[in-house]
Parts: sequence; C-alpha cells; structure tokens
Amino acid sequence: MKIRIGTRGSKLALWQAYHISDLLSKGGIDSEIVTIETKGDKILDVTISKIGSKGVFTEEIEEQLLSGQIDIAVHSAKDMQSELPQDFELIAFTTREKVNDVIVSRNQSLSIEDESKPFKLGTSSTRRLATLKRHYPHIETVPIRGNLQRRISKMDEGQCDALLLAYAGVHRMEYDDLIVEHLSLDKFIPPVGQGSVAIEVAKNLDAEKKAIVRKLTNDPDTEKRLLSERAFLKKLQGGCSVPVFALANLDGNNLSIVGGVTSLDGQVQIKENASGNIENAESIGLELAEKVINAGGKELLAEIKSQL
Ligand SMILES: NCc1[nH]cc(CCC(=O)O)c1CC(=O)O
Repeated sequence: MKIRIGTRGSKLALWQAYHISDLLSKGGIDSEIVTIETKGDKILDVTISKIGSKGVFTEEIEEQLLSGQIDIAVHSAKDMQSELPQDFELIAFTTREKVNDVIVSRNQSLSIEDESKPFKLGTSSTRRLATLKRHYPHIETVPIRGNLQRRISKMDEGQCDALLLAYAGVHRMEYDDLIVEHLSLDKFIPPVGQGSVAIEVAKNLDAEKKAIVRKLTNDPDTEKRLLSERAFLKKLQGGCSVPVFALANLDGNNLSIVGGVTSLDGQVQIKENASGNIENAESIGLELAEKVINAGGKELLAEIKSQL
C-alpha cells in the first residue's frame, strides 16, 4: 500500500506533510507527497478575512481527494473550517505542539509588557489584533501576510519591528532563535486547533487506508481536545477569520475548556469555561458555546462580521 499525501507548497505545509510521511513510514507504510496550489496561496495582497470565501486554502485539495488523485490531505488543524463540505472528514490529529503565540524579532530587547518602549508589530489575524487592542493598546500593528519566511523578510525590510506568530510554526521552521517572548495563555488564548496537524480524507476513501493512516498518526489526547474545541467553534459558527478562541486541556480523565470571543476594538470580551469527563469532549465544547451564546456571543459575532 502506498499513500498519496496532498499538501500546499509552503515550507510549513511541506514540514507537516513530511511529518505525516515519517509517521507512516515508521509503521511500514510508503507515501508520496503531492503539492497543490490553492487560491489562498495565490492571493497575497489582501487579508484572508477579505477574500471572503470559505476554504480558500482547501478547495483545490479537496477536489483531488474526491477524484482519488491523492488519498489524504494534510493541514494545520487551526486552518480547518469547523464544518467540512459533506463529502469530507478529518480522521486524525497529530500530537499537539505547544499552543501559545510568540513574538519574533531581530531585536532581543523588545517586550510587549514594556509600555515605555512601543514597537510596530506585524500581524493580520483578527484574533491577535483584537487581543492586542484589549491587553496591549500601546502596541502599533501593521498588516503582514504571506508564509512565515515572507513575513520575516518583510520584517527585515523594516515594515515592522516584530511579528506575532504561533509558536508551533516558528519552531517547525527553526526560527526559535528569533523568539523574544512567549505570550501568556491567559491573555492570548489561541484559536481552535493551534499546534496540531489534521488529516482530511474523502469519506469514500478505502476503509483499510483510513484505518491504517489513523492508527499511525492520530494522538487520542490531542483528538479529544480538538473535538471539543471544534464542536465549540461549529456551534458558534466562528471560522478562522473572526476573533474566536478556545483551548481545551486534559487532566487525567477531566477535560476543561475555556473559550470565547473578543470585539475587534478589544473593548468587549466574552469568556466562559466548561469541563467534564473526556468521553464527553464534544458535548463539553457545545456547553461552552451555549454559555458564550447566552452571554451575548451571537450578537457580538454578528457585529464583528459586519465590520470585517
Ligand atoms: N494562519 C497560518 C498558520 N497556520 C498554522 C500556523 C502555525 C502552526 C499551527 O498552529 O499549527 C500558522 C502561522 C501562524 O498563525 O503563526
């Protein structure tokens, strides 16, 4: 058996694909990596929230899953919509990396906490922008898009002094030396799924292939955390372009999740939590969503979406 792995062509995406290929190979399964260019890779001059269509990074890949040109597709879990088109499913989540965001800069003396030394921080994520406005209003932000390497060259050209990024991507691309600060999970709660690699398949994929890929790549603890977070996101109809955040953690058989939504200007934040037995991961996520909705989350989200 040979598994054809579809992926976007960025270095981070390729790292993820090779990671899956390695896990398969340790289990004695051969694989081949197929790179696929998506709309999201071609349009670089506008923020993702303005491209508008769902699945800008997934559509072309899903076409190849459906036609059988590839068997599995590898994505950053956090980039996956909470509701996939009906012919597709996620069958595995790899062991999660540290979930926090970091500040990356050539200037080791920067600190986001030091209000006397403001600096220009590059980010285009609405969640990060809203969080910055709420907790660090002295920080000036600059929109920066593109893959990690591109963002770092934009920083080096002087467009900004520092970048706000997920630790997972920075670490995988081996830019650890540029990390000047790890952001606290109390203030910067990550988006759903940050730090894990998800495997997507067409539902009609051969059952034996599905089972073998899942067995060799899925981390059950990560899966429970992500199922809970993704159930929350789906119920709230969040999506990756709005400042919705959630993080589930495990302590033995207990799963606890914190999550919510922040207004774009940072003035309003709804943040709730829920917990229970790990077996009820998804219903705990739904319970969290209900709490956020009861606290006015739907109205806040509608207002945010009208402003994007
Ligand atoms: N939005 C792009 C993206 N998708 C996944 C990661 C990082 C790796 C991960 O969280 O799995 C990044 C970069 C970033 O947000 O800094």
